[in-house]
Amino acid sequence: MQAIQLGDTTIHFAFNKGDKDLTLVFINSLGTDFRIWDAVIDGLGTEFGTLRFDKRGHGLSSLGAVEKGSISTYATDAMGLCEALGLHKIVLVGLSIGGLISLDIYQRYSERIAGIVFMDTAPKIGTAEAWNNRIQAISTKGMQAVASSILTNWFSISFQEQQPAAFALYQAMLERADVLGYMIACEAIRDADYTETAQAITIPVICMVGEEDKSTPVALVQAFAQLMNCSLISIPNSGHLPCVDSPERTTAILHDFISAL
Ligand SMILES: O=C(O)CC1=CCC(=O)O1
Repeated sequence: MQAIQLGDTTIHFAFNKGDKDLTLVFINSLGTDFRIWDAVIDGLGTEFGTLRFDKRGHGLSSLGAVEKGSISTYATDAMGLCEALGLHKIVLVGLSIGGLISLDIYQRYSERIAGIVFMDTAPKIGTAEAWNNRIQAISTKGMQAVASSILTNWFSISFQEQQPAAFALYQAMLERADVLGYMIACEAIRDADYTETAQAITIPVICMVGEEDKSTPVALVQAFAQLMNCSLISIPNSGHLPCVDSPERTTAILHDFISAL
């Protein structure tokens, strides 16, 4: 188990050094820990380095002293971790809130980033009203009050029908999420709008989205891709987490992208 103290937080991570001097840095979605990338990591092999981590207040990482959610705090943590590991050629893979964090990293550390894979994300996700409603529901009733409806957005119909045991484990992951850590992340998403940053991107990027994603639907991600003038890769039989629903396809897309850099 790998961990590091970064200021006020202890971050749980998994780093595999690659044969080549380029590292994929995976940045998770809301309410998940870095196990969501397991199958993709297995598929990628050892050619490139990989870094996964639990953002603060998620998985085994502590929340630290934050009182208000901010995407920049997560971005600073991610780059602090990269710095501590001596990673200087980085490709970000940002899933959902991970895409917002990637945009914040690009805004402040563009010289360190060789490319970004935006996965089921957008520069602005959801409305303030929806996030406030979710925060309110969780603060009064806990994670179980929201888990079922969120989970059906995370996974394709076929995953839900054909992999009930795996689905149950992801339900446990979400229901056991730290309430405060989760609410702080909801606040951070609510208050984020990186549209201007996205418009100004000049490094290689791709967008991908699960065709059955109901959290950041195809039309939203399509508009994001158009903003950046990049192509959108849509993945059949996949919801909000293509790395879980369709790991082989996700691995192939990542491999093609980084091989061409
Ligand atoms: O869990 C969800 O509702 C989907 C989601 C939105 C932002 C994020 O990171 O996940």
